[in-house]
Amino acid sequence: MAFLISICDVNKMTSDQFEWTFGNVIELCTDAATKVYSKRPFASVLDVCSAFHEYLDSLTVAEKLVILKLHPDLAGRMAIQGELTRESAGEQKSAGLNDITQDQRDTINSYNERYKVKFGFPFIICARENKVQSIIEGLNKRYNNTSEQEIETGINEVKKICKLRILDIVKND
Ligand SMILES: NC(=O)N[C@H]1NC(=O)NC1=O
Repeated sequence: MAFLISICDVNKMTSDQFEWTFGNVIELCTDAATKVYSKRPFASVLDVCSAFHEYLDSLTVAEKLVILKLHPDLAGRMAIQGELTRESAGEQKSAGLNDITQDQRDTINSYNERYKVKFGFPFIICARENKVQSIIEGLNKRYNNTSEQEIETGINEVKKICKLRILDIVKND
């Protein structure tokens, strides 16, 4: 995003403006923005990030599973059909997932399926902090974890994605 807003502007927003602006910093989870709005005023952009992270930490395991399931697969059907959110599309592109070989796509898709069969939610990784190879390695390695470990790791990745999305909206000064 070219134009970043100031923390003062954030603190002056109505709840509708806040939900519209921050409604997808956690993928498809406007409830987060609704809850975080009540934490105003924020001292800085990092304070906004902390409020969203605290929202995630406050959730029950069942609620965390709902959040994880709202995420699209990396390099999956939705990506091919152009059905991703603007944010997710940009992140997948930045990891190089728009420019993979058919072999790489087949590998990612089969690892994604295997992961979903084991855990019941999609494999989540902060695409902007990774490239195709590290995503494939992560898919392979994290498959061996327990469900508890993967719920925690998945939510930690959602926190990284969330922070980068907020930094695309609010000036860091
Ligand atoms: N599955 C998955 O990790 N999806 C997410 N990762 C990311 O950086 N953006 C997403 O939508």
